Amino acid sequence: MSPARRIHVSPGAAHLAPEVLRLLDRWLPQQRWYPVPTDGVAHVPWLTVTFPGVADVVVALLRLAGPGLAAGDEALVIQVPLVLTPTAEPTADTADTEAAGLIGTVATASGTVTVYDGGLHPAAWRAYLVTALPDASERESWDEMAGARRISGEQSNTSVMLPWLPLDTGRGGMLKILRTVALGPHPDVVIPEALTRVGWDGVPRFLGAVGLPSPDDVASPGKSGAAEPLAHLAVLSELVPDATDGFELACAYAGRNEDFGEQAAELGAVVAHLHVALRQALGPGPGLEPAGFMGVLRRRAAEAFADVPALAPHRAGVAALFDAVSARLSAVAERTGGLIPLQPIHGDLHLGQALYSPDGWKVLDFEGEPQRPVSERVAPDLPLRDVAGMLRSLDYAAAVGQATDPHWTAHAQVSFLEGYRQASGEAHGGTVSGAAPGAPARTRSEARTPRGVKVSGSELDVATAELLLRALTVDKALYEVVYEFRHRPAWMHIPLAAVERVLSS
Ligand SMILES: Nc1ncnc2c1ncn2[C@@H]1O[C@H](COP(=O)(O)OP(=O)(O)O)[C@@H](O)[C@H]1O
Ligand SMILES: O=P(O)(O)O[C@H]1O[C@H](CO)[C@@H](O[C@H]2O[C@H](CO)[C@@H](O)[C@H](O)[C@H]2O)[C@H](O)[C@H]1O
Repeated sequence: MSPARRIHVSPGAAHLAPEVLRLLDRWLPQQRWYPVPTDGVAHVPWLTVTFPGVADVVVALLRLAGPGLAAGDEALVIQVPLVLTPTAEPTADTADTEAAGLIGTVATASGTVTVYDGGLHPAAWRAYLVTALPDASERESWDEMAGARRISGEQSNTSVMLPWLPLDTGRGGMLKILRTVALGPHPDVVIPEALTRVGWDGVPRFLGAVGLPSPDDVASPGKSGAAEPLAHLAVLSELVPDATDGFELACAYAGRNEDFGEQAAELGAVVAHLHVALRQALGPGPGLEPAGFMGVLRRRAAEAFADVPALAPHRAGVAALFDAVSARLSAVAERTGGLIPLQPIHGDLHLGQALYSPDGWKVLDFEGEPQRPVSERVAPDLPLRDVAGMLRSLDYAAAVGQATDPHWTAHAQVSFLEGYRQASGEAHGGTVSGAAPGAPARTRSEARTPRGVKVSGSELDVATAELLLRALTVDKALYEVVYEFRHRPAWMHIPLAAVERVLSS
């Protein structure tokens, strides 16, 4: 594969007039992907990116500064691609100015500038594309973006569907512009690239990425490129044709009280294969160290309790559950003398990260839980965390889809677990069995099997695996309560009820 094309990086606000920055100060906090509450946040220009031969596209990388936000290298950085034109006259690309993301028109020292959101603008999409695709030079003549459109909805990033992209498979592409830029290689690039390399087809095929050159390259532009980028800005993958969003599909089934068991079992099998492929592609992780593992669980719970007052009644229940897990992990370590192996996992797995297609389920979006620090998101972990994420998501689908059959969720969850268990068994001889935490007793005993349990290669007894799954389900539900509290308060009752259910089961 030939190297991706170079981009130009300048420090600060090069190419951006102060008036443009002031326009952004007003516009940015209104964007869905803006990552922090808005009060008192300043946007400090860090770097500016331009593309060779492309005059009108400028990418501003802005550090967020303000009360409660980290500073310096730790600061949150957002990516704001802009298309700057000297006139408000629509061009062929921008005839529909709303769809093309018009931000505003400002008078600057060098004349009037019309500013568009590059996340919605074909000129910016083209610039990212020719940078990401290794053989882009032959393709520079692409001067139209027929059928290209941004995916709308509750997205943390900006994804653009490119059905016309001329790939060997004839399938088109999906460009994802990462809105929060993290230092270091980005998991949403590294993981799909590694999975594609080992030939796992449960992920949309990785096609290329746009990386920010390393600090050396920034200091001396023109030097040959470093192996690892300072950060990633965008990723290009193959489009999954005729796909349905997994959450929408499950909600529709739930709304009709229709059996989702078959799809859930298939998804369970895909998640088991994902875990095998991740170990193969990226290698196994270290052993679980009980004190460190429990420390992280307890810290996350403490943060959730501090953020959301409605969680207060569950403080003692969560502490008791975590004490039980801690004691069990120490006993397991003592008994077996071995550590439970960790490995790379998805980290934020839910139905909205899975596409149901004629080729089966495809797993997306490997950037981890966006509310967590990157170091935490990329750390090897228990695959059971992904299992817990999907079980929670099936519960969400029942609530949002308004299933009235009281067994809909438990049946889907048990089918998912059974699919996961069977496929893991095929791959490495047995994995988690048992029931979804919080499921009604009848379903729990039906679902439980007497087999030993394997979590990524190490034999665990059923009781330990069930306890870990309960703890990880509570950990996820606490994260969700905070997420809903911040973004969708009307849905906060869904994870809150789950915390209560799992603690009392
Ligand atoms: N390769 C793809 N093929 C088809 N649709 C995709 C593809 N990648 C993403 N999508 C669609 O775009 C949506 C957003 O993608 P995702 O990676 O989850 O972004 P975000 O991090 O912003 O949530 C997905 O829910 C899915 O509907
Ligand atoms: O998809 P993202 O990476 O942006 O993930 C965040 O947003 C998700 C919602 O869009 C959120 O997921 C929660 O709601 C889903 C239903 O909308 C549900 O299926 C998930 O189980 C639930 O966790 C996710 O937690 C958050 O990180």
